[in-house]
Amino acid sequence: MSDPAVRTVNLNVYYGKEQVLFDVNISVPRRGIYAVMGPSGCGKSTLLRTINRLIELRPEARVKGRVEVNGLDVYRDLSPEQVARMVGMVFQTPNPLPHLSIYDNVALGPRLHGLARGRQLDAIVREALEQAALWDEVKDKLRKPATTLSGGQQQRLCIARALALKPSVLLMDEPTANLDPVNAAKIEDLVKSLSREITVIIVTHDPEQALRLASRGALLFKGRVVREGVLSSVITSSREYYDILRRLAVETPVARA
Ligand SMILES: Nc1ncnc2c1ncn2[C@@H]1O[C@H](COP(=O)(O)OP(=O)(O)OP(=O)(O)O)[C@@H](O)[C@H]1O
Repeated sequence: MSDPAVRTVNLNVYYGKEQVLFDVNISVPRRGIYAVMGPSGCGKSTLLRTINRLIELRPEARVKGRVEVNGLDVYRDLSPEQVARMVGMVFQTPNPLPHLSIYDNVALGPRLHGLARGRQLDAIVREALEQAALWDEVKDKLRKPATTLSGGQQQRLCIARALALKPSVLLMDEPTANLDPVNAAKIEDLVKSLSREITVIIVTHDPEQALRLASRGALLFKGRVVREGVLSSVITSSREYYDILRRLAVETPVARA
């Protein structure tokens, strides 16, 4: 693939002596939604955290191989701050900073990076909340604590917080796992509309969600990519997904470093 948004080359990740990713090679095109699938513990979150260097917060973690974002090696060509600006992240559990207001949660990134103040910052906050489909619900209570929002609204606030830095890539680690179906559907619609402008990599346990959203993806099993590429070459139905996992569970011995 020419000019991917994200590419990993022979990526190996270890926690202490335990290897959890083995020669992972994925290519994620610009814009669109890329699904990272696989059973619990196969390394999906580790892969996301390796892309944005969050893995470095774990002193026992070691990364070998290459991760590129927009053609730049994130470990050699970029500082952690530059990576944080280019690659946003949203987690499974909505995690707004509870002591900060709705406004201050979204303004946090631009302030930390010294990007804007005053009216300029107001405009960035508004745009991010609009992009996250939350502006109309919060415009009259921007100074209220983020914790006054519902779970679904808090997750959209976290998306707005990530968008405020205008990332070109958004990593989403099971962003709907803790939401009811109505709020989950809102997040899915939002992800679809965001993916017209930015690249979204979404980790999901749910093959139906991958089939609804993604055009490409990877299936991981015990730290290895077993299928990768256009979604129809990875899975075509949830039944096929579970069949593949069942077969792999029988065939694959426990991977050892
Ligand atoms: N800090 C750590 N130290 C040692 N092992 C770890 C650490 N964090 C994760 N692991 C192990 O690494 C493997 C991959 O974990 P990871 O969280 O990336 O998987 P996952 O596919 O995202 O799982 P889930 O779907 O349950 O969130 C698992 O075996 C996990 O137990």
